[in-house]
Amino acid sequence: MTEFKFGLIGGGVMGEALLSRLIAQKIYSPQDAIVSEPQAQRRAVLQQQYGVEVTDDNRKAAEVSEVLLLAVKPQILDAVISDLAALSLGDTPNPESETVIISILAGVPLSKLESAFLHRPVVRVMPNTPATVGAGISAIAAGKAVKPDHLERAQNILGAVGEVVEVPESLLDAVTGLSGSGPAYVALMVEALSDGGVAAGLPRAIASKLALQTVLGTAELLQQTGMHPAELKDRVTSPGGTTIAGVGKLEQAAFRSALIEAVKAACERSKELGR
Ligand SMILES: NC(=O)C1=CN([C@@H]2O[C@H](COP(=O)(O)OP(=O)(O)OC[C@H]3O[C@@H](n4cnc5c(N)ncnc54)[C@H](O)[C@@H]3O)[C@@H](O)[C@H]2O)C=CC1
Ligand SMILES: O=C(O)[C@@H]1CCC=N1
Repeated sequence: MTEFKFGLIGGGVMGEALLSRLIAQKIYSPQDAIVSEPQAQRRAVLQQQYGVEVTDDNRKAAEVSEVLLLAVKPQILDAVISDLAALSLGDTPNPESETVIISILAGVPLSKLESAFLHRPVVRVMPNTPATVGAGISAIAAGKAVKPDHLERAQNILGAVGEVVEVPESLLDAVTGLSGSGPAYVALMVEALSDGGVAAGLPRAIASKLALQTVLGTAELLQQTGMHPAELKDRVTSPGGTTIAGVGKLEQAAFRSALIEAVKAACERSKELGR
Protein backbone atom coordinates (compact mmCIF):
# COMPACT_ATOMS: atom_id res chain seq x y z
CA MET A 1 0.00 0.00 0.00
CA THR A 2 1.21 3.53 -0.80
CA GLU A 3 2.37 5.41 2.28
CA PHE A 4 0.86 8.88 2.27
CA LYS A 5 1.75 11.46 4.79
CA PHE A 6 -0.99 14.04 4.56
CA GLY A 7 -4.65 13.07 4.48
CA LEU A 8 -7.43 15.59 3.98
CA ILE A 9 -11.00 14.68 4.85
CA GLY A 10 -13.22 17.19 3.02
CA GLY A 11 -11.84 18.95 -0.04
CA GLY A 12 -13.97 22.08 0.18
CA VAL A 13 -13.00 25.74 0.46
CA MET A 14 -10.80 25.59 3.54
CA GLY A 15 -9.39 22.13 2.85
CA GLU A 16 -8.29 23.29 -0.59
CA ALA A 17 -6.88 26.55 0.81
CA LEU A 18 -4.58 24.60 3.12
CA LEU A 19 -3.76 21.84 0.62
CA SER A 20 -2.84 24.29 -2.14
CA ARG A 21 -0.37 26.11 0.05
CA LEU A 22 1.17 22.93 1.50
CA ILE A 23 1.81 21.66 -2.03
CA ALA A 24 3.05 25.04 -3.31
CA GLN A 25 5.44 25.31 -0.34
CA LYS A 26 6.59 21.72 -0.89
CA ILE A 27 5.73 20.80 2.69
CA TYR A 28 4.13 17.76 1.08
CA SER A 29 4.64 16.57 -2.46
CA PRO A 30 1.46 15.71 -4.40
CA GLN A 31 2.42 12.01 -4.15
CA ASP A 32 2.38 12.31 -0.36
CA ALA A 33 -1.11 13.75 -0.15
CA ILE A 34 -4.53 12.14 -0.39
CA VAL A 35 -7.91 13.85 -0.29
CA SER A 36 -11.17 12.17 0.60
CA GLU A 37 -14.14 14.02 -0.85
CA PRO A 38 -17.61 12.69 -1.74
CA GLN A 39 -18.31 15.09 -4.65
CA ALA A 40 -16.90 13.68 -7.87
CA GLN A 41 -16.57 17.13 -9.39
CA ARG A 42 -14.50 18.41 -6.46
CA ARG A 43 -12.31 15.30 -6.59
CA ALA A 44 -11.62 15.92 -10.27
CA VAL A 45 -10.72 19.57 -9.65
CA LEU A 46 -8.37 18.74 -6.78
CA GLN A 47 -6.69 15.92 -8.65
CA GLN A 48 -6.21 18.01 -11.75
CA GLN A 49 -5.09 21.16 -9.99
CA TYR A 50 -2.69 19.70 -7.42
CA GLY A 51 -1.83 16.23 -8.71
CA VAL A 52 -2.87 14.61 -5.42
CA GLU A 53 -4.56 11.25 -5.04
CA VAL A 54 -8.29 11.49 -4.42
CA THR A 55 -10.80 9.06 -3.02
CA ASP A 56 -14.36 8.98 -1.75
CA ASP A 57 -13.36 6.62 1.04
CA ASN A 58 -12.50 8.41 4.30
CA ARG A 59 -10.98 5.23 5.72
CA LYS A 60 -8.54 4.95 2.85
CA ALA A 61 -7.24 8.46 3.45
CA ALA A 62 -7.04 8.00 7.21
CA GLU A 63 -5.23 4.68 7.10
CA VAL A 64 -2.20 6.01 5.26
CA SER A 65 -1.69 9.41 6.84
CA GLU A 66 0.70 10.66 9.51
CA VAL A 67 -1.38 13.84 9.63
CA LEU A 68 -5.12 13.67 9.09
CA LEU A 69 -6.79 17.04 8.56
CA LEU A 70 -10.53 17.12 9.19
CA ALA A 71 -12.08 19.86 7.05
CA VAL A 72 -15.75 18.92 6.82
CA LYS A 73 -18.61 21.01 8.16
CA PRO A 74 -19.27 20.44 11.87
CA GLN A 75 -22.70 19.01 10.94
CA ILE A 76 -20.94 16.20 8.98
CA LEU A 77 -18.54 15.19 11.73
CA ASP A 78 -20.66 12.35 13.10
CA ALA A 79 -20.71 10.68 9.66
CA VAL A 80 -16.93 10.97 9.43
CA ILE A 81 -16.49 9.59 12.92
CA SER A 82 -18.58 6.57 12.07
CA ASP A 83 -16.55 6.03 8.87
CA LEU A 84 -13.33 6.09 10.84
CA ALA A 85 -14.55 4.18 13.89
CA ALA A 86 -12.27 1.33 14.85
CA LEU A 87 -9.48 2.39 12.52
CA SER A 88 -6.17 1.86 14.26
CA LEU A 89 -4.79 5.23 13.00
CA GLY A 90 -1.17 4.34 13.51
CA ASP A 91 -1.80 2.44 16.73
CA THR A 92 1.71 2.06 18.05
CA PRO A 93 3.71 2.51 21.24
CA ASN A 94 5.92 4.91 19.29
CA PRO A 95 4.36 8.40 19.30
CA GLU A 96 6.35 9.34 16.20
CA SER A 97 4.39 6.97 14.00
CA GLU A 98 1.02 7.79 15.52
CA THR A 99 -1.41 9.71 13.30
CA VAL A 100 -2.02 13.27 14.41
CA ILE A 101 -5.57 14.44 13.81
CA ILE A 102 -5.95 18.14 13.08
CA SER A 103 -9.49 19.48 13.25
CA ILE A 104 -10.39 22.87 11.80
CA LEU A 105 -14.10 22.43 12.54
CA ALA A 106 -15.67 25.51 14.07
CA GLY A 107 -16.93 24.90 17.56
CA VAL A 108 -16.23 21.19 17.89
CA PRO A 109 -14.45 20.61 21.22
CA LEU A 110 -11.32 18.52 21.74
CA SER A 111 -13.22 16.35 24.23
CA LYS A 112 -15.65 15.21 21.51
CA LEU A 113 -12.84 14.49 19.04
CA GLU A 114 -10.75 12.69 21.65
CA SER A 115 -13.52 10.39 22.72
CA ALA A 116 -14.49 9.73 19.09
CA PHE A 117 -10.91 8.97 18.08
CA LEU A 118 -10.08 6.83 21.09
CA HIS A 119 -7.79 9.33 22.77
CA ARG A 120 -5.50 9.79 19.79
CA PRO A 121 -3.45 12.99 19.53
CA VAL A 122 -5.83 15.71 18.35
CA VAL A 123 -4.99 19.33 17.66
CA ARG A 124 -7.89 21.76 17.33
CA VAL A 125 -7.15 24.64 15.01
CA MET A 126 -8.94 27.70 13.70
CA PRO A 127 -7.22 28.84 10.49
CA ASN A 128 -8.51 31.41 7.98
CA THR A 129 -8.74 31.68 4.20
CA PRO A 130 -5.74 34.02 3.65
CA ALA A 131 -3.84 30.75 4.29
CA THR A 132 -4.24 30.21 0.54
CA VAL A 133 -1.60 32.87 -0.09
CA GLY A 134 0.51 32.20 3.00
CA ALA A 135 -1.00 35.17 4.86
CA GLY A 136 -3.26 33.24 7.20
CA ILE A 137 -3.34 33.17 10.96
CA SER A 138 -4.20 30.02 12.88
CA ALA A 139 -4.88 29.58 16.55
CA ILE A 140 -4.22 26.11 17.91
CA ALA A 141 -4.99 24.16 21.06
CA ALA A 142 -3.47 20.75 21.71
CA GLY A 143 -5.39 17.78 23.08
CA LYS A 144 -4.34 15.64 26.03
CA ALA A 145 -2.49 12.95 24.03
CA VAL A 146 -0.45 15.44 22.01
CA LYS A 147 3.32 14.98 22.45
CA PRO A 148 5.93 17.56 21.38
CA ASP A 149 6.53 15.68 18.11
CA HIS A 150 2.82 15.79 17.27
CA LEU A 151 2.54 19.48 18.05
CA GLU A 152 5.59 20.17 15.92
CA ARG A 153 3.96 18.38 12.97
CA ALA A 154 0.82 20.51 13.34
CA GLN A 155 2.82 23.72 13.77
CA ASN A 156 4.91 22.97 10.67
CA ILE A 157 1.78 22.59 8.59
CA LEU A 158 0.08 25.70 9.90
CA GLY A 159 3.31 27.69 9.89
CA ALA A 160 3.50 27.06 6.13
CA VAL A 161 0.22 28.88 5.59
CA GLY A 162 0.75 31.87 7.87
CA GLU A 163 1.21 32.80 11.51
CA VAL A 164 0.39 30.48 14.38
CA VAL A 165 -0.67 31.36 17.92
CA GLU A 166 -1.32 28.88 20.71
CA VAL A 167 -4.38 29.59 22.86
CA PRO A 168 -6.31 27.75 25.57
CA GLU A 169 -9.11 25.81 23.93
CA SER A 170 -11.70 27.95 25.72
CA LEU A 171 -10.70 30.90 23.48
CA LEU A 172 -11.10 29.16 20.13
CA ASP A 173 -14.73 30.21 19.63
CA ALA A 174 -13.70 33.84 20.07
CA VAL A 175 -10.84 33.29 17.60
CA THR A 176 -13.39 31.87 15.16
CA GLY A 177 -15.55 34.99 15.50
CA LEU A 178 -12.58 37.26 14.84
CA SER A 179 -9.92 35.81 12.53
CA GLY A 180 -11.76 32.70 11.29
CA SER A 181 -14.78 34.64 10.02
CA GLY A 182 -12.96 37.99 9.73
CA PRO A 183 -11.93 37.68 6.06
CA ALA A 184 -15.64 37.90 5.17
CA TYR A 185 -16.07 41.12 7.15
CA VAL A 186 -13.02 42.65 5.49
CA ALA A 187 -14.19 41.50 2.05
CA LEU A 188 -17.54 43.22 2.67
CA MET A 189 -15.69 46.36 3.64
CA VAL A 190 -13.54 46.31 0.49
CA GLU A 191 -16.64 45.80 -1.64
CA ALA A 192 -18.53 48.59 0.13
CA LEU A 193 -15.60 51.01 -0.15
CA SER A 194 -15.48 50.31 -3.86
CA ASP A 195 -19.24 50.91 -4.10
CA GLY A 196 -18.72 54.20 -2.29
CA GLY A 197 -16.08 55.17 -4.83
CA VAL A 198 -18.46 54.35 -7.68
CA ALA A 199 -21.22 56.36 -5.96
CA ALA A 200 -18.79 59.27 -5.82
CA GLY A 201 -18.13 58.98 -9.56
CA LEU A 202 -15.12 56.66 -9.95
CA PRO A 203 -15.00 53.94 -12.60
CA ARG A 204 -15.43 50.49 -10.94
CA ALA A 205 -11.99 49.18 -11.81
CA ILE A 206 -10.24 52.16 -10.28
CA ALA A 207 -12.55 52.20 -7.25
CA SER A 208 -11.84 48.50 -6.56
CA LYS A 209 -8.09 49.00 -6.87
CA LEU A 210 -8.16 51.99 -4.52
CA ALA A 211 -10.36 50.15 -1.99
CA LEU A 212 -8.20 47.04 -1.89
CA GLN A 213 -4.89 48.84 -1.69
CA THR A 214 -6.22 51.13 1.05
CA VAL A 215 -7.10 48.14 3.22
CA LEU A 216 -3.85 46.34 2.40
CA GLY A 217 -1.69 49.44 2.91
CA THR A 218 -3.38 50.40 6.17
CA ALA A 219 -2.88 46.90 7.57
CA GLU A 220 0.74 46.94 6.46
CA LEU A 221 1.32 50.37 8.03
CA LEU A 222 -0.20 49.31 11.34
CA GLN A 223 1.79 46.11 11.34
CA GLN A 224 5.14 47.60 10.38
CA THR A 225 4.98 50.55 12.78
CA GLY A 226 3.08 48.93 15.64
CA MET A 227 1.01 52.14 15.74
CA HIS A 228 -2.30 51.99 17.64
CA PRO A 229 -5.25 52.18 15.19
CA ALA A 230 -6.65 55.18 17.07
CA GLU A 231 -3.41 57.08 16.47
CA LEU A 232 -3.54 56.36 12.76
CA LYS A 233 -7.15 57.58 12.67
CA ASP A 234 -6.05 60.80 14.41
CA ARG A 235 -3.24 61.29 11.89
CA VAL A 236 -5.56 60.96 8.90
CA THR A 237 -8.27 63.29 10.24
CA SER A 238 -7.23 66.87 9.42
CA PRO A 239 -9.14 69.47 11.46
CA GLY A 240 -12.33 70.42 9.67
CA GLY A 241 -11.30 68.10 6.84
CA THR A 242 -12.73 65.29 4.77
CA THR A 243 -11.90 62.29 6.96
CA ILE A 244 -13.69 63.51 10.07
CA ALA A 245 -16.77 64.06 7.89
CA GLY A 246 -16.54 60.40 6.84
CA VAL A 247 -15.79 59.15 10.36
CA GLY A 248 -18.86 61.03 11.62
CA LYS A 249 -21.02 59.07 9.18
CA LEU A 250 -19.44 55.76 10.25
CA GLU A 251 -20.15 56.56 13.91
CA GLN A 252 -23.74 57.52 13.04
CA ALA A 253 -24.16 54.12 11.36
CA ALA A 254 -22.59 52.37 14.39
CA PHE A 255 -19.76 50.94 12.25
CA ARG A 256 -17.58 49.92 15.19
CA SER A 257 -20.46 48.50 17.15
CA ALA A 258 -21.50 46.49 14.08
CA LEU A 259 -18.06 44.88 13.92
CA ILE A 260 -18.02 44.16 17.64
CA GLU A 261 -21.45 42.56 17.40
CA ALA A 262 -20.39 40.56 14.32
CA VAL A 263 -17.45 39.01 16.18
CA LYS A 264 -19.65 38.24 19.19
CA ALA A 265 -22.39 36.67 17.04
CA ALA A 266 -19.91 34.48 15.16
CA CYS A 267 -18.35 33.41 18.47
CA GLU A 268 -21.80 32.45 19.78
CA ARG A 269 -22.57 30.51 16.58
CA SER A 270 -19.28 28.65 16.94
CA LYS A 271 -20.30 27.64 20.48
CA GLU A 272 -23.69 26.50 19.18
CA LEU A 273 -22.11 24.36 16.45
CA GLY A 274 -20.08 22.54 19.07
CA ARG A 275 -23.11 21.59 21.17
N1 LIG B 1 -14.25 28.52 5.07
C1 LIG B 1 -13.51 29.09 6.00
O1 LIG B 1 -13.08 30.25 5.89
C2 LIG B 1 -13.13 28.33 7.24
C3 LIG B 1 -13.70 27.11 7.52
N2 LIG B 1 -13.34 26.43 8.66
C4 LIG B 1 -13.93 25.13 8.95
O2 LIG B 1 -13.60 24.28 7.90
C5 LIG B 1 -14.62 23.30 7.72
C6 LIG B 1 -15.01 23.24 6.26
O3 LIG B 1 -15.55 24.49 5.88
P1 LIG B 1 -15.60 24.92 4.36
O4 LIG B 1 -14.35 24.47 3.67
O5 LIG B 1 -15.96 26.34 4.35
O6 LIG B 1 -16.84 24.03 3.86
P2 LIG B 1 -17.07 23.33 2.44
O7 LIG B 1 -18.51 22.97 2.40
O8 LIG B 1 -16.50 24.20 1.36
O9 LIG B 1 -16.18 22.01 2.51
C7 LIG B 1 -16.57 20.82 3.13
C8 LIG B 1 -16.27 19.68 2.18
O10 LIG B 1 -16.53 18.46 2.87
C9 LIG B 1 -17.09 17.55 1.92
N3 LIG B 1 -17.82 16.49 2.62
C10 LIG B 1 -19.15 16.41 2.88
N4 LIG B 1 -19.44 15.26 3.51
C11 LIG B 1 -18.26 14.58 3.65
C12 LIG B 1 -17.91 13.33 4.21
N5 LIG B 1 -18.83 12.54 4.79
N6 LIG B 1 -16.61 12.96 4.19
C13 LIG B 1 -15.65 13.77 3.62
N7 LIG B 1 -15.94 14.96 3.08
C14 LIG B 1 -17.22 15.38 3.09
C15 LIG B 1 -18.00 18.42 1.07
O11 LIG B 1 -18.34 17.80 -0.15
C16 LIG B 1 -17.16 19.67 0.93
O12 LIG B 1 -16.36 19.64 -0.25
C17 LIG B 1 -15.77 23.70 8.62
O13 LIG B 1 -15.80 22.84 9.73
C18 LIG B 1 -15.45 25.12 9.04
O14 LIG B 1 -15.88 25.37 10.36
C19 LIG B 1 -12.41 26.92 9.52
C20 LIG B 1 -11.81 28.13 9.28
C21 LIG B 1 -12.15 28.95 8.15
O1 LIG C 1 -18.45 30.25 8.59
C1 LIG C 1 -17.96 29.27 9.18
O2 LIG C 1 -18.68 28.56 9.91
C2 LIG C 1 -16.49 28.96 8.99
C3 LIG C 1 -15.74 28.97 10.32
C4 LIG C 1 -14.86 30.20 10.27
C5 LIG C 1 -15.01 30.67 8.90
N1 LIG C 1 -15.85 29.97 8.22
